[in-house]
Amino acid sequence: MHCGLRGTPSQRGPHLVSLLHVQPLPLFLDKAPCTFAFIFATRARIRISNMAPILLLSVLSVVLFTITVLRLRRAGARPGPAHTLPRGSLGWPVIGETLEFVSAAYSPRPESFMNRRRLLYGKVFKSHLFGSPTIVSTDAEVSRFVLQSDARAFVPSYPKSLSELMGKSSILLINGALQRRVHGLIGGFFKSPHLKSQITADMQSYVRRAMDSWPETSPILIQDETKHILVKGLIGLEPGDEMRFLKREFHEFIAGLMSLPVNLPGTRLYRSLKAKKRMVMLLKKVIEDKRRKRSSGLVGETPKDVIDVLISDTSEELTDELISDNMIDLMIPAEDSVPVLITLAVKYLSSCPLALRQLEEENIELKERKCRLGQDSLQWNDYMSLSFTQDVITETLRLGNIIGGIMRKAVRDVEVKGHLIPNGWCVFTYFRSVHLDEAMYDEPHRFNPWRWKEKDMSSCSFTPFGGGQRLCPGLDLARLEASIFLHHLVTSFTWVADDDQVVNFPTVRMKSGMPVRVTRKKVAFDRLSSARVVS
Ligand code: HEM
Repeated sequence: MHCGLRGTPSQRGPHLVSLLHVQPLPLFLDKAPCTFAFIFATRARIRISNMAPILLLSVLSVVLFTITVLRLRRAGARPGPAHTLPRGSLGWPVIGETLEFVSAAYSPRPESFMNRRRLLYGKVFKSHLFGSPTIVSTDAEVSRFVLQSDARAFVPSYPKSLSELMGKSSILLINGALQRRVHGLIGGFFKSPHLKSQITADMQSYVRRAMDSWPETSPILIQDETKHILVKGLIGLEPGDEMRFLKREFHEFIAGLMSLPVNLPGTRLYRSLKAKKRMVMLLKKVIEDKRRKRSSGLVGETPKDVIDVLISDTSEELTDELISDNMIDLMIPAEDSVPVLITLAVKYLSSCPLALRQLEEENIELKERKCRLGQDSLQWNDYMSLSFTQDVITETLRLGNIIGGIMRKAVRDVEVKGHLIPNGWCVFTYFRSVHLDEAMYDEPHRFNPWRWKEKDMSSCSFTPFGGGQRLCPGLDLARLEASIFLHHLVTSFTWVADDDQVVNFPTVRMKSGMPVRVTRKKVAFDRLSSARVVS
């Protein structure tokens, strides 16, 4: 594979990328809200069959087309002799192919937009999405190259409303040394053996407490029940008023991530920004309390949660503002991506009894073994060593495509595998097409956890957590949390799932939150007699 930056040395090193825990819906609207509204209004008027609007539309189209062409030229759309712009279509002036993309994204097969173009143009093609000329990559090698390149080649590209809500010091938006530092601190926290054991114990007790209160008489919503499990490990808050306040404000905040980028009183974005302000105030208070206790020696130096890790960094770059912004960033995957992962696993298992039985056997076997040893709680490694459970999670990540792809913007002309990605263009590394490619996975739409017995998870055709220096630092934590939930679910309950549907856009989720009716198992684990007792 020939990969390199145009006019510079090749950049293959382990370099950076950035995440989309949400997908880039309103970017187009950010850039041209008025034009968007205008085009629809104009089309409606044509149906009234009046020549004046038709003329107006024609003139407008020519103007828009010219603007687009000029923008593309400015963006460096002309390929140099050795590098060719991938084939494809830029679609309509300004709106490009956004409408086709979005309409496919709302369907059960969002990848159909890509599949049609793959057949016509190949795995890498050009398009115009969300207001930007875009190279779409459904080629695993090209996507890996993009994700491994650093900010000298590509920077994260997010919708304006999302960037505004995240704040400029969010890890999702910062680049270079500061991003590496924050990434390293967060990743390091989730790797420390002491913290791994504490976070496992915290999550375990939260899950048990929650499950103890599940009613058998009415359905529970798995998508809701899987939230809040991680908050203590991130922020250190115990259940109580502050935790309730944070959950409420977070709910208000997250609703704005997919909103129109209009920040006026009463708009969605405005309300979300206000909610974020209130969350930041609470987090700053938590940070101040922690700093005070540390300096007065009331607590030890050993960090107990992610805030502790970030405040113990000695560099002055990690201000309270930056720490609060990043704590809110971490709450998004914790409160959204991981719950969706668990919910999808429950959905897939509900319709695959064979996998459910094997999962149950593996988990009951572990629980019995631990009971015989007199151990009530499991450790991080116990969960992670459940090989079939891990395969179920891996397969859920492949099939569910919680993060369908990642958007970057080229900050210079980049050439990869013979394709030119011009300066100023976006590049959309679309994992979903790779994860559902039958050349890579037999019967790709079938939930088949057994495929992972043989398959290599570390190949570039499996990237649910991205790659490069922005590889998700919470990937093990996500697996751990899913394992803890599934372990307690299958060892304590049987369930019947109501009908529900996966929605893929703007974020992946279950339409009705995945209602299930649970029944407690009549099996108890008697620690003293080391035997399984039917009560
Ligand atoms: C199923 C669950 C999850 C999925 C599918 C997921 C996916 C991803 C992906 C694809 C990226 C790369 C983004 C990019 O290259 O721009 C990423 C980055 C990130 N993830 Fe996750 N993630 C999950 C859970 C978590 C959890 C539990 C945490 C921590 C609490 C977390 C924290 C982060 C952070 C901080 C980044 C940004 C890293 C950086 O830009 O340096 N994620 N995630």
